[in-house]
Amino acid sequence: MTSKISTGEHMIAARPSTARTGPSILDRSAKIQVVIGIAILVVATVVPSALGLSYWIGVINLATIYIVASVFMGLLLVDAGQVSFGHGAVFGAAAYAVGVACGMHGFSFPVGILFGVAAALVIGILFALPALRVQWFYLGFVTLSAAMVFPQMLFAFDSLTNGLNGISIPFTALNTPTAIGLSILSILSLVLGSLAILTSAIFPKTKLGRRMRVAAASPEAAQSLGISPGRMRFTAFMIASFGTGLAGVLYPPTVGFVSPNAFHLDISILFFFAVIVGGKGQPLGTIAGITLLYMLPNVFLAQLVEYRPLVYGLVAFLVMLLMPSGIIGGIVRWLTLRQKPQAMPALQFSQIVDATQSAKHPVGDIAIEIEGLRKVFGNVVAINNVSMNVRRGEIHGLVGANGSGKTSLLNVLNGFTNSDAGSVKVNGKEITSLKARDVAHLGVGRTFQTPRILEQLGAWDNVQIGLDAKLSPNPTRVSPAFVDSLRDTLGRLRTESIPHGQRRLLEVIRVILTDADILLLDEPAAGLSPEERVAFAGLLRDLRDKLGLTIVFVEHDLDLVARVADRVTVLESGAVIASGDVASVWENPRVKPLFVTVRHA
Ligand SMILES: Nc1ncnc2c1ncn2[C@@H]1O[C@H](COP(=O)(O)OP(=O)(O)OP(=O)(O)O)[C@@H](O)[C@H]1O
Repeated sequence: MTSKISTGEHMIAARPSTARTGPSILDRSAKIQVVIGIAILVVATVVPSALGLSYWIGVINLATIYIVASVFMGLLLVDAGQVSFGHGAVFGAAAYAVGVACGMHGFSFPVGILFGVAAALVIGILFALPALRVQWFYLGFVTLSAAMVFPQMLFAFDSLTNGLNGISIPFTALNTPTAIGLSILSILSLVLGSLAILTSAIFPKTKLGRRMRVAAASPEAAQSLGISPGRMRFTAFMIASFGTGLAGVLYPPTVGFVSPNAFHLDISILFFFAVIVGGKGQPLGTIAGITLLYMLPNVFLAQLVEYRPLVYGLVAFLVMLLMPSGIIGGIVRWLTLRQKPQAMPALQFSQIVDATQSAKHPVGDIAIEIEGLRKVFGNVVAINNVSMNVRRGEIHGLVGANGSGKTSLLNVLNGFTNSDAGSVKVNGKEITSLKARDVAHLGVGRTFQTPRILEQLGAWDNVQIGLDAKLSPNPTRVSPAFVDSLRDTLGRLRTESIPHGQRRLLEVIRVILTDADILLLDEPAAGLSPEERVAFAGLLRDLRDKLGLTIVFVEHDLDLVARVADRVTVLESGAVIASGDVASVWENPRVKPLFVTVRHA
């Protein structure tokens, strides 16, 4: 059944609304993986306990807590984009804190848990601080050093840690079999493992998870949505350390002993490669990774003790060679590619703006006031003493030949670039010293020359991050029916399959959803067909007339500019050579020759 929506100008057919139910938080693949993953953990825990196989009970408990640590390693690596080779130190710190508290000072296990998690968080903070400054392999090296130093520290502080002798703690009560042979420890490991698998599936679908992925994939896009990438990284380290700490505190009761040798670099490498080999971002990935990298060499091939590192390396090498997206990632990819790809239907521009909305702002105020702005890159003067203003509720075209400074100007307007001189006021507030995310909070939205539709997020998530960044609790200004229809359509699409032109439009829709009053659009119509351009001009007019938005748009298509702009500013070599209503600027003799160049740019 389809419904008719009146947009004022058109009657268009919309898909049936999914507003009441909405799409499920997990996609089908994630749901299946969670069910299989938890079922594997339950069977692997219950069967050895029921049969009284004490060796296997210990092996499974240990593998389960390694899975938990790897899940949180995955959160750090996949959701937050942080390369940490020191995750074993976080795990070890939690384990050792329990060992010292319970084994040397006689505290109860619940108190030991508190010490363990606190120790993990302290190491997490130590990792998070460099992560605020350095990224990727630089951060990898910092955390790698921490992982190498950690066992040395345990030796160095032997009066506190018992040094080489380690700490023996039997934790008999926790290991005593109860119903169907399950010990409290096995139940704790199983519950923690199941929660970790569930977390790995749900976290990317939460608002925090989406914001973390945006910050990791495109710090500029994140800042333009008011997100602080540094804060996201810090939060990721804290969450990962908390989860890993919970896994680490179960290590001493599982093994009955802690010693520095248990927390060498290889445990960090195990957690890292378990994520890569199993499949980044796949809920079942860490189970597959730990099975291949821990269970196979250490348990199934235990007799070939001297060949274990070789098996370890060989498995990792072969999986990476044959399945670059990891075992589970490879299987999911293979199954997805077998399905018929869904094409993205054309977006109906006339549907986007809620027809019931009316302009909120008086036209005529100044929204953006620029005075004597200058920006220099080395020898290049990108912005040369620019003074101009943008009235509230107007569509302002910014044109000029390639390299004339249009994008540089937008970058200063939304806080990406600090100017060298001059002032910019947005709604009367000086913004030249503000960060991009603070400018975003003032209601300035931004799209990019290369649209930031991120493959790290699902197709719908790429739009939803606009709703996440909403500045006010008011209902969205985009037609709810359109949002529902878009969610329905994008929910079934892979992000890679969205065509280039539609990506730009999705980015525009995303920024409208943030409630921004001022939109800075960088070549939003590039790649659109002539018909789409006409419709897009209608959308810009709707945004102005029905929502009262102020729009500054950079555009090479001068026909589009003429069709839609109230006023236009022309830049040449960073300087304003004409500004005013379209007709007068078009007739300006300094501008006319430039337009021939721009038309052919
Ligand atoms: N980060 C940077 N470092 C060095 N030079 C830069 C930087 N950003 C811009 N420039 C230079 O500043 C000048 C203006 O560039 P800008 O991208 O603002 O021009 P534009 O009008 O947006 O061009 P186009 O239409 O091709 O996008 C160019 O000479 C460019 O090379």
